[in-house]
Amino acid sequence: MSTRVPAVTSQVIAIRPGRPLAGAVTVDGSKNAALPLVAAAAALLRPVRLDNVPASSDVQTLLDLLRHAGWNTEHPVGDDHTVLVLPRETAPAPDGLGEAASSIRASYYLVPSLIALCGRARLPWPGGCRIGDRGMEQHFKVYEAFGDRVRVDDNGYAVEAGKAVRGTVSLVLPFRSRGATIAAVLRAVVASTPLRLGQPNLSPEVLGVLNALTAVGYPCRAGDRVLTLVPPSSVLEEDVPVWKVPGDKIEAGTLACAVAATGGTARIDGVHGPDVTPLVGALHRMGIPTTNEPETLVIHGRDTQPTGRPLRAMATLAPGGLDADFEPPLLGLALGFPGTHLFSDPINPGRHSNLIPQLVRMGGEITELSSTECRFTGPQRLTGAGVEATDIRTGSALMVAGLTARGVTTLGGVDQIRRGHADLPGKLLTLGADICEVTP
Ligand SMILES: CC(=O)N[C@H]1[C@@H](OP(=O)(O)OP(=O)(O)OC[C@H]2O[C@@H](n3ccc(=O)[nH]c3=O)[C@H](O)[C@@H]2O)O[C@H](CO)[C@@H](O)[C@@H]1O
Ligand SMILES: C=C(OP(=O)(O)O)C(=O)O
Repeated sequence: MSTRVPAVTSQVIAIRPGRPLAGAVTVDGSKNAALPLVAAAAALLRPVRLDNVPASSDVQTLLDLLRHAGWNTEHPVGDDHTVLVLPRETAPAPDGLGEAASSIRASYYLVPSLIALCGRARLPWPGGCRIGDRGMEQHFKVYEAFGDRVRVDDNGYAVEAGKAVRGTVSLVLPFRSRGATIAAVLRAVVASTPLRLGQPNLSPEVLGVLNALTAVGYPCRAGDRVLTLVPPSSVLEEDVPVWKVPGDKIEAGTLACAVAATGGTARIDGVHGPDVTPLVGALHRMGIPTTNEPETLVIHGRDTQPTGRPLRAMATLAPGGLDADFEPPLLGLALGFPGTHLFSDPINPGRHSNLIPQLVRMGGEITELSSTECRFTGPQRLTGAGVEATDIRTGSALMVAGLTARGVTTLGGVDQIRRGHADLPGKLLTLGADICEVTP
C-alpha cells in the first residue's frame, strides 16, 4: 500500500512506525523548572550559577529578556548549559520588554526581579501555549498583598512597588496556581519579608525554587496547607551559589510513553524518580512494567501485559497528582491499549480542543464528554496524517501517536515543540524511531 505524504510548505517532522524503541537517552534540564530558577537567580541581585540549563527556546527567550532588562549572563565557552546570571553594576531601567515577553507564558516570573531592580515592572500579557484562557489575577492579588499597585490595560500590566510592608505577608490562594505561588515566593525574597502562603502549589518546579533559596539561607517550609519563607538572618555572600536545573520530568514521561507505545524497552536517564511517579502509576495500570530508580526510569515495554483496566487520567494541581503536561502524551499512548479510558484536563481548558480533533484526523474514535473531558475505548490503530503541534504537549502526543500509526505522520509546528524541548525528535531518533525533520 502506498501512503500519500502531504505537501510540505514549512519545516515538519515526519514519523513512520518502525521497530520497538530501545537503548538509552538522557533528558535535558526541565523548561518549567529552569524558568522560575532563572527568575529566582535574577531576583537575588547577586551572581548565581545555573547548571543543566536546557536549550529550549522559551528558556533562551527568558534569558534574552533578562539581558534586555539589565542583567548579564555568562557561560563557559562551549557549554551553553551552564549560565551565570549577574546584575550589572549600573542597570538601565527596562523599557517595555515587548514582543519576546508576549511570546512566552513565563515572562510573568520577571515581575519580582524587575521590582528589585527598579521598583516597577511593565510587561505585555504573557503568551505561551494557547490552551484556553490563562489568567493572571492571582498574581495580581499576590502583588497587592505586598502593597504593590497593579494596573492593567489591553496591552499588558504594570506592577509598581508601594510602601514597604511590615511583618509577615499572609495570603491564601483560591487554587494551587504554580505561577502565583512562585510570584509570592520571589516577591517575598525581593521585599525581604516573611511569607505565609495558604494553599500553595507544591509541584517539583516550586519545590526546586524553595530548595535553591534554602541553599542561599532562606528558611522555607512547604506543607500541604501552608508554605512559609523567612528572609535570611545573615547574608551568605562568599561563594557564588550553584543551582542545578532538574531533569525534565515531562520529557522523560513523553519518552516513556513513546517507548511503551512501540513495545520497546529503554532507559531514560537524568530524571528524578519521584517526579514521574504519577505517570508511572498510569503505565502500571495499563500493564507496562517499569523500574523507577533515583535518576533513571526504565520502561520494559517488551514485557507488557495489557490489563484492559480502565485508566482515569485526571490532570490536577493537587500535590502528588498528575501534572497537566503529562496528560497529552499519555493519551497518545492509551489509545493503543485495551480498556475504556477517561482523560481530563480542567486546568488548561483549551488543550483537548487542540489535540483531540487531530487524533480524530488520524482515525481516532474519541468521545468528548465536555471541553475538558473525553472517553475512548482501545486498542485503536491510527493512520498517519498531516497534523500540527498547536502547543508543546499536543506536539508530544502526536509524536507518540505517529510512532505506531499506519503510514507517515507529518507534524507541523516544530517551533512549538522547540519551545519546550531542545530536541525531542533527536532523542526519539537515538532510541531508534523512524523520524526525520523535513525542510522544504
Ligand atoms: C511555564 C509553566 O510552568 N507553565 C506551566 C504552568 O502554567 P500556568 O502558569 O498556566 O499554571 P498555574 O498553575 O499558575 O495556573 C493553572 C491554571 O489557572 C489559571 N490561572 C493561573 C493564575 C491566575 O492568576 N489565574 C488563572 O486563571 C491558568 O491560566 C491555568 O489555566 O502550570 C500548568 C499547570 O500545571 C502547566 O500546564 C504549564 O506547563
Ligand atoms: C503549557 C506549557 O507551557 P507554557 O505555560 O510556557 O505555555 C507547557 O510547558 O506545556
